[in-house]
Amino acid sequence: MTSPQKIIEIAMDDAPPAASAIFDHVDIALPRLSECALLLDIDGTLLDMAPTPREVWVPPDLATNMGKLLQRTNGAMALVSGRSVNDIDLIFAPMQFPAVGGHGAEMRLAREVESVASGAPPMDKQLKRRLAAIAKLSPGILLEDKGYSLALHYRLAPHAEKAIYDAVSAIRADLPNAPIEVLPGKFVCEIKPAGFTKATGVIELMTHEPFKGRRPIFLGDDVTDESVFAIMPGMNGLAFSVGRHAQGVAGHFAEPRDVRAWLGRLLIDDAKLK
Ligand SMILES: O=P(O)(O)OC[C@H]1O[C@H](O[C@H]2O[C@H](CO)[C@@H](O)[C@H](O)[C@H]2O)[C@H](O)[C@@H](O)[C@@H]1O
Repeated sequence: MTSPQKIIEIAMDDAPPAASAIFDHVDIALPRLSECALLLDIDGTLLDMAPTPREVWVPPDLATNMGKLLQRTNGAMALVSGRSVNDIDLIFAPMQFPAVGGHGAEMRLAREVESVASGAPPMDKQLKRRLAAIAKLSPGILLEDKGYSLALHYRLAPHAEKAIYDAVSAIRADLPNAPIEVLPGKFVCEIKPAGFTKATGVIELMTHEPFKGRRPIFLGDDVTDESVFAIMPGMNGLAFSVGRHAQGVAGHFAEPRDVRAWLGRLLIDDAKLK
């Protein structure tokens, strides 16, 4: 029988170098899938980055494996994303998964059930209009309205980064008491209500069945994932970063395709443990 410890070693040994997951601690014991809660960030972790949010592509193998992982964890696999749950559903359609969406603003415990909001009110409409006007600074700045928050994407207009942040700062200076915060991401500046993060979402998720009592394993890539990296040790969890070695993680993957290969190996290796 393969030991849990072997799971990572096998994933490393068998994968071709270009697709290998790079871990700096190879002796990490992963629990059986039936004992862990798999928590997966989307953009830059499961999926390759795309020029615009709508252009991401879900490889069919990944969708199939995610369906299997959901089964093998008995429902304890969730997407933890800055995207809204509605957006997540559109990307993975026709599949649905449990999810923490909108950086913790929303949560859905199981597929085909309604999502529950964190209690944060939708962003003030007038404020949203002021922020939206920042997109006029340059062609290529894309607005993403998530209801609770507004994201200004500048991947297609990288020269506009400073101007965007300056404009956001000016609006915030005008509204010093507005309970909002600025969340920088990958070529995106997001303005959201304060008071919830991916970490608060994960903490809440882990109090509910089937997640409760399991060992969380979180994979993420971005600044916005650092709040979850930070809480994993206190939850007896493991965190892995993608594309860089983030502080406090147990190991890291080079690219999303390595994460996808690793998830496939997890299924194979866990089946061998039966
Ligand atoms: O928390 P995540 O699931 O990683 O989502 C983070 C943000 O992802 C999306 O934006 C990013 O990905 C786009 C597609 O690759 C890319 O074009 C953009 O530049 C990135 O910032 C999504 O649109 C955001 O809502 C998420 O917060």
